[in-house]
Amino acid sequence: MPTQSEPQHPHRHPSLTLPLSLLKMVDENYDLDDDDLSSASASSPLVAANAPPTPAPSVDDLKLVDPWDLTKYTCVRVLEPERYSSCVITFTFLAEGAANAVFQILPYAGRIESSFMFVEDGMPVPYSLFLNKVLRVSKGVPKTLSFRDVVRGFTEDVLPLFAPVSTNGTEVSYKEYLLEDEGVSFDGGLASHLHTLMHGEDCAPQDCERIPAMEHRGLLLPDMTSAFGTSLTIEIKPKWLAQSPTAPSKSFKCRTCALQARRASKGKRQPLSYICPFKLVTGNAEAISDFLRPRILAHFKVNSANPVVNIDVDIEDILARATDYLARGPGHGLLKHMQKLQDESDPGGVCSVPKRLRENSYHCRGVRAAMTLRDCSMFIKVPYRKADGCVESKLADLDFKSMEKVPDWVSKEEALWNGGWYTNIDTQSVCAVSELWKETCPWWW
Ligand SMILES: O=P(O)(O)O[C@@H]1[C@@H](OP(=O)(O)O)[C@H](OP(=O)(O)O)[C@H](O)[C@H](OP(=O)(O)O)[C@H]1OP(=O)(O)O
Ligand SMILES: Nc1ncnc2c1ncn2[C@@H]1O[C@H](COP(=O)(O)OP(=O)(O)OP(=O)(O)O)[C@@H](O)[C@H]1O
Repeated sequence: MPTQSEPQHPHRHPSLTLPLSLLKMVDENYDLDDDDLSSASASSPLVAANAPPTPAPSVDDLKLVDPWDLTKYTCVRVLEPERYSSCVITFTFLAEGAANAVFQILPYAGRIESSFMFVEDGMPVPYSLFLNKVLRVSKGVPKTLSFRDVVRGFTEDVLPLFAPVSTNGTEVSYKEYLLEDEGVSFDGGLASHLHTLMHGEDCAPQDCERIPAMEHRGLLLPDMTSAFGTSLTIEIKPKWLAQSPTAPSKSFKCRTCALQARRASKGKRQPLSYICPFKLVTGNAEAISDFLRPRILAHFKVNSANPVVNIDVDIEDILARATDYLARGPGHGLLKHMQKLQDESDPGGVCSVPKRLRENSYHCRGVRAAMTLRDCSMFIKVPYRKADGCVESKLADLDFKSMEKVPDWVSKEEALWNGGWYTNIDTQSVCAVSELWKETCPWWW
């Protein structure tokens, strides 16, 4: 068990701290290796009944276990799927980001080589518990966070930001907007299976060798994808909800719009539709609706060949409910909270961290927290029909930004300054800051 001074995992099982030396033979139906064994307990039915008694773990044994590497489940290959028919699952590749790959979990589909199951304390777990979840695994790309760093950063640095706060005697909590996660460990067999699902069977060996191996741990997260016929999910990145503290005082653009303008000038791909983050956080319903509309139409594949009249749901009603959620409803409250957190965590801005302190993780914690919140995603789930429930949202990709990113952030800010991206007059700008200037000093434009 973790000692009092060790970090606590509310969702990680204490029995997982048992050292490997306690674990014995396992049922021959499971392809378990040392990694898998790390989450089977001595009382498990996977352990042979006639196994010799094992000594209790010593304090030294327990110290060897890194508590941040512990997982609730192990995922193992199943060689006799029919024997565990209520537990067997299979994976399918869903999406990837720069650092992680995401897989959906489906019931077993009849291919032995892709049949797996989750085991907790040595007991197979029914697949019904996992069908609405995804597995997110680090792709092992250099300079990205490992499983343990993600878990540690989330628990120590991100969770406290969403702890209940008391405002005028009322306690408000934003924890409900976070995705609950559970750790899973697995062996190289599943890691390479996931690799193949992502890159395809035909990945040429020399190319495959260049692609780093997936980590042997991952996080189970609620599946936020659209449920066709019932609800749609819109994924957005709220970005910088307050001005960069080191932006020039006479800026005509917010940080996100300044960076977008710089990117556009280099011919980089522009998003499907764009909203200035300040319009998002101030609840500008017209701008929010314009931003959401193409995303909702894309979900229903509305285009000239498939006009809205052919769709059996009220798209305008969906749009109105999603807009209201973000402009005035609970989504607006969440965005305001994130704006406050960004402001409070990083009052001086990335360039204000003296060079000699940039190596010191303690000094950079606030900036890193703010940068994490400035780059997270928000999943907004909108039921097709109002009667089917309320609009809900969750924040995702709250991986605590690493120290190594500090120099990148400084050089991005310097490039915006030096290139005049904050201060150039841009008559086409849709940034809320530019629009305010146009309104108050029209003669400048
Ligand atoms: O530079 P920004 O503000 O555009 O944010 C980067 C993101 O760009 P985008 O959200 O598309 O505008 C960028 O997203 P994409 O890879 O472009 O989807 C990354 O999230 C990047 O973070 P990291 O370097 O992977 O840790 C993000 O970089 P940092 O948050 O580390 O600065
Ligand atoms: N819980 C989830 N449910 C459904 N889809 C998800 C979930 N988590 C992530 N995804 C999808 O997978 C994509 C990549 O995931 P994620 O953002 O976690 O990867 P990343 O490598 O951390 O991203 P980045 O490039 O920002 O670093 C997301 O953009 C999203 O479309």
